[in-house]
Amino acid sequence: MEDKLREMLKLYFIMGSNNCRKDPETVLKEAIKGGITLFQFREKGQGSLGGCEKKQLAVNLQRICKEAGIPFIVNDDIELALEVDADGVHIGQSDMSAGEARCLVGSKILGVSVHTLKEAEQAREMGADYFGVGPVFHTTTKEDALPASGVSFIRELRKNGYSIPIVGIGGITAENAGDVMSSGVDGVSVISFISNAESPKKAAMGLKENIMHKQNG
Ligand SMILES: Cc1ncsc1CCOP(=O)(O)O
Ligand SMILES: C=C1C=NC(C(F)(F)F)=NC1=N
Ligand SMILES: [Mg+2]
Repeated sequence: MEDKLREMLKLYFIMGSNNCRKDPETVLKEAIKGGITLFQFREKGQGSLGGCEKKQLAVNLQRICKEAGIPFIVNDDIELALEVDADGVHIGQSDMSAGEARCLVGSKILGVSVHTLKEAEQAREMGADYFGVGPVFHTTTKEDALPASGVSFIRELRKNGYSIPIVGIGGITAENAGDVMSSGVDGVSVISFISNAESPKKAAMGLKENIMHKQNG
């Protein structure tokens, strides 16, 4: 399972309706053609959908992923994830504890955002399947993002013996993705470089090229 997950995390596209120029379905289809390996539905922040509209969009995007054999992850909203039988959830520190999440999602994929060794230890003890670490570079996509820390915390986690799958996130583009991969992550996670692109397909292809021959180890 773990190696399968490492492969999945290579090019991890995250998107919500408010990250897109075109309609989300089209953006996702193009990103899939461009070679993304995992998708996270993150409907959050200014202008994002709620309630029934959010659920309908989740179902639509999940169907597109299913048809392409791409696993579908839901951010924050565990209830929605269970309702649509998603492949997994991603939670941050301000959401519920990883222990509580693991109890609710059972054997589904559980991703946790971690920013300190303490958070990493807690998340690992409670059964996280992968860590999201960032922001690596400056980002304006997440309104309450912490300051960018480069790849230092990624290296620190590996130095402290964390071999768990890790994905870097925050301000990642085709031009800097290779450097992130060399830092010891298993993959990169991207929102705006793909979701805002003129051609999400080309953006994903550009990222894919740079991460495939730059992975560490
Ligand atoms: C969700 C999230 N978590 C840390 S940075 C970030 C936003 C990443 O968006 P982008 O790839 O557009 O910088
Ligand atoms: C805040 C987040 C941090 N990391 C990730 C992921 F890339 F999936 F690990 N997703 C998020 N929503
Ligand atoms: Mg969250």
